[in-house]
Amino acid sequence: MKVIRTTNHQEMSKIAANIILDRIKSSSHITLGLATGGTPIQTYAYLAEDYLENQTSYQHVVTFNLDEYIGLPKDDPNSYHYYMHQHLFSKVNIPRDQTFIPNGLTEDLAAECETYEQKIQQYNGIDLQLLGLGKNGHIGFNEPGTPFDQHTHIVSLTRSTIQANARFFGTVEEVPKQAITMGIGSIMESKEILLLVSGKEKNQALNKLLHGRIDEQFPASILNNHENVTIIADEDAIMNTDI
Ligand SMILES: O=P(O)(O)OC[C@H]1O[C@](O)(CO)[C@@H](O)[C@@H]1O
Repeated sequence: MKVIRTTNHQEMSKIAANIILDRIKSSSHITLGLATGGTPIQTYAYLAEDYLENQTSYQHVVTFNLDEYIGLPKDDPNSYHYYMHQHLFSKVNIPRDQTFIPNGLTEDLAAECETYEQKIQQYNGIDLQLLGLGKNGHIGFNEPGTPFDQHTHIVSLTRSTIQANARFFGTVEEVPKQAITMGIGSIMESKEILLLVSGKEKNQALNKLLHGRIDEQFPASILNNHENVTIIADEDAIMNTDI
């Protein structure tokens, strides 16, 4: 894995945005895998800024989001549908029918998982997958213990993830307990992966990713087996790691 060390969150986000823009501009058709959470917000802001300044076109871009909570309506401010609209889709010229996010409100969740995975295949897989890193090593919503070969599936969120994400909700009780997520198998099939890691609270997780063993109890560890991963990490996240 290649590691790009940055001085702060802004620089990490700028470099990530520039890599995404480079891939968008250098292809006639591209499928992006997108992440949510706090980490990529500034990256999306830079993409929006670039669109205002340079009108980089997203007409040829297709996106698949990693995950969505089960039970939140699309217009709930904490849903990832809302998040993506707010931070990116409403800011660039991407055709809305080229943006895919799991539907966490459907009655047949198992069918939704299967269809989502098939749709990714129809677009020949993900060209560039953006990822954040959970404190417990989760990627997407793949919690510790998730089999490495699993594709899109339903997960029960761990206490640690619910607590970490409670900052976006009013109370811990309001955080949904389940989600649909692309699996680690789906993520590993991406042609290129960009992992963003920012802040002191990710320090231990980054250390474990870089120096620990590959273990289903630490989902991100599998990225060591992917041949095209770039980690962009800021100083706080890198502190005390042996890079
Ligand atoms: O960027 P954050 O908010 O620290 O979250 C890290 C990861 O956790 C998730 O928010 C899921 O809990 C992912 O979407 C994200 O990549």
